[in-house]
Order: sequence, then C-alpha cells, then structure tokens
Amino acid sequence: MTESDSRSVTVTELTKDFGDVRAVEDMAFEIEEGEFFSLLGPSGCGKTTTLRMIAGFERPTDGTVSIGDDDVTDRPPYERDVGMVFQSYALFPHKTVGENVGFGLKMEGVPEAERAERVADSLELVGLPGMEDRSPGELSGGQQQRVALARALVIEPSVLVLDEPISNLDLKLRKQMQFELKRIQTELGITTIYVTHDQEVALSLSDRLAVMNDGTAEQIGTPEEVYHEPTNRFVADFIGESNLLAGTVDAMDGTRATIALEDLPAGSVHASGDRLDGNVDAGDAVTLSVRPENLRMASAEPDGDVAVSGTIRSKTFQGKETTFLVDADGEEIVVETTGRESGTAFEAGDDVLVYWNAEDHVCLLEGQ
Ligand SMILES: Nc1ncnc2c1ncn2[C@@H]1O[C@H](COP(=O)(O)OP(=O)(O)OP(=O)(O)O)[C@@H](O)[C@H]1O
Repeated sequence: MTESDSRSVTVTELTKDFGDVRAVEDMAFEIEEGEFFSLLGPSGCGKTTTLRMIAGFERPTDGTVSIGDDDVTDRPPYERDVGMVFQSYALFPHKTVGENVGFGLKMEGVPEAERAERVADSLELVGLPGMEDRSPGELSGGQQQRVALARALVIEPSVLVLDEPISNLDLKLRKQMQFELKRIQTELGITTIYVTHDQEVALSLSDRLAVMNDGTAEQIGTPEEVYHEPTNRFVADFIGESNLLAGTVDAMDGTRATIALEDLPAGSVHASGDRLDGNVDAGDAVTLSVRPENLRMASAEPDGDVAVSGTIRSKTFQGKETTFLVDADGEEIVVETTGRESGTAFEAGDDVLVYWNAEDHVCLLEGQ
C-alpha cells in the first residue's frame, strides 16, 4: 500500500437487502484521499445504509468496501479507522465534554497526559477551546455537535463519515457549521463522506457527490456537473429546479441533435454533447432540461435562439430573485430573474415571450 492512497475509499457492487426490501443496489464509487464526497438523495433512498456499510455497522448483502488497498468488508467498525458523526449527537450526558471527546482514546489505552493534550487540540480545532470540564447539558445544540465532531476527529481516523450532522440546527447555525466543517476538513485534508438530503449543503461542501434514488446512484460527479449536466430526469429535477420539456429527435449529426418540442410552439431546438453520440437516434423521444435562471422574458421578439409565447400566471419576489410561472399552451414554465429591473418589468397577466439560448439546456438520457 502506498502512502498516497492509504486513505481512499472504494466500494464495488455494494448491495443491502433487509428481508424483502432492497435498500441499496449495486453502488460503486471511488473516493480519493482528502476528497469531500457526499451521498445526496431523498428520504429512504439508501444513503444511511450505504454509509453504515462503509463504517462497518451494516454487513453488505453483496459487494466490497476498501480503505486504501485494504478490503475491510468483513471487519468490525473499530478495525476500520473511521470516525463517525451522527445527526443525534449521542454524547454521554453524565460525562464531561473532555471525557466524551477522550472516550475513544481511553478505550485504546492512550495514557492520560497524551489524552488530555489530544482532547485539548481537538476541542481547539472545532472552536471550543478549554471546554473540557463543561457538561454536554450546558452546551447549545451547535456546540454539542462540535463536541461530537471533536470526538470523531480525536482518534485521527483515515476517513470521517457524517450522517446529516447539522440538520438539527437552526438555519443560521447550520450555515456557520457548514463553513466550519469545510474549514476543518480542508485543514486536516481528511477523506470525508457526508450524507444529506439537502442539495444546497451537498453542492456547497462537496468535491464530488453521488445523487441517489431508490438505492442506486443516478449520477456521480462534481457539483457543477450534476447541476449543469444532469444525465437524467431525476437528477435534473432533484438538484435545483428544472423545466422539463418533451420533444422528439428530428435529426442526429454526431454529437448534435435537432429536436422538435412537443406541446410548445417553439420549432426546433438543438442539443449537443458527447453523451448523445450513439445514445440518441432520429425518432427518439427525449426530455430537455432548462434551468429557470437560463430563461429570459421579453414582450417583443427576443434575440435568443428559442422562444415560446405564454402568459404570466404568478410572480413571486424572493429578494435576490423573482420567480415567474408562465403558462405556455398549458405547459407551466418557471422563469427566474435577478436584478431589480427584470423583476419589476413584468406582472401577472402579461403576455410574454420566454426565450433561451440554444446551448442553455441539456438533453436528458432516460433509461441509460
Ligand atoms: N434496519 C432496517 N431494517 C429494515 N429496513 C431498513 C433498515 N434500515 C433501513 N431500512 C430501509 O432501507 C431503505 C433505505 O433506508 P436508509 O435509512 O438507508 O435511507 P436514507 O436515504 O438514509 O433515508 P433518510 O434520509 O430518511 O435517513 C428504506 O426503505 C428503509 O426503510
């Protein structure tokens, strides 16, 4: 085993059945040393079960888990060198903060003086210096979660896994903890796996993420890739908001498709991408995804390549952006504008042209 890949995590064909329920099916990914990797998906999609198999709390029905070059599939959690933080802080209420953080070290037989030093360093790292003698009950939720993080980090694990660690905190604290977590992770360079159903958290923290649905990974990529180039309808809809428009491929030319939109009087639009080559043929039914922020509105003929006419049904001001719902021949299109002018230029009831640039949409590959 080389030093450089000793903290990578590889899972292959990872599958878990609970009786008749298949919770996880054929998950496969490789996380590089020092990478921040998230498992993102709706409730019940198998995130926690995947994480528990990596940490050793759940035995896979099929597949393997390796840390570095070591296959740890059959090893118990304490032999995997993984630190874990749960949504519930799971601190011992009758032990002090210092005893809570030092518990794992005590179990490992680390001498008291070294233990005290490592506990102090760890509390300093999470922004709670000198808090050793406090009782967990005297701390806020945010502080308790920092203690749980210090407890996971003090054993200097190869891999840190976190399961919805900040979802119990209020919005402001959540944001603060999010930044703190990223700071600490970057400072330590520790390989991290983070489970969340919150796309904003996953997009802002992760180097890469797996978007999960129904026990499987729908797409694995960087935040930019899953946002700008979703490969299927589930990802396009789950990450951010998407207008999903049905169409039929008129013609294919290498990586470029000419698509006639159904239901919308927009004529033909184009989609291009390496993914299309060999996967899409003339006559195929396809779905286009267009982000609301890529759409513009005009009252007269616009410059954009694609335009559909419709009527504004509602307008919602949200501070930074204004969201319009436009009815185009019975199709509901969501348009998001930023800036004061664009927000005040249109009102509910106005007839408008909605347009976008030909490159600002993605052709989704269904069932690939
Ligand atoms: N111990 C268990 N026994 C039986 N079924 C289980 C068990 N643990 C999980 N499941 C089922 O496996 C599926 C995946 O659950 P899991 O907790 O991994 O999802 P999740 O994505 O983490 O959800 P959440 O975000 O709600 O925690 C669900 O259908 C769940 O009911």
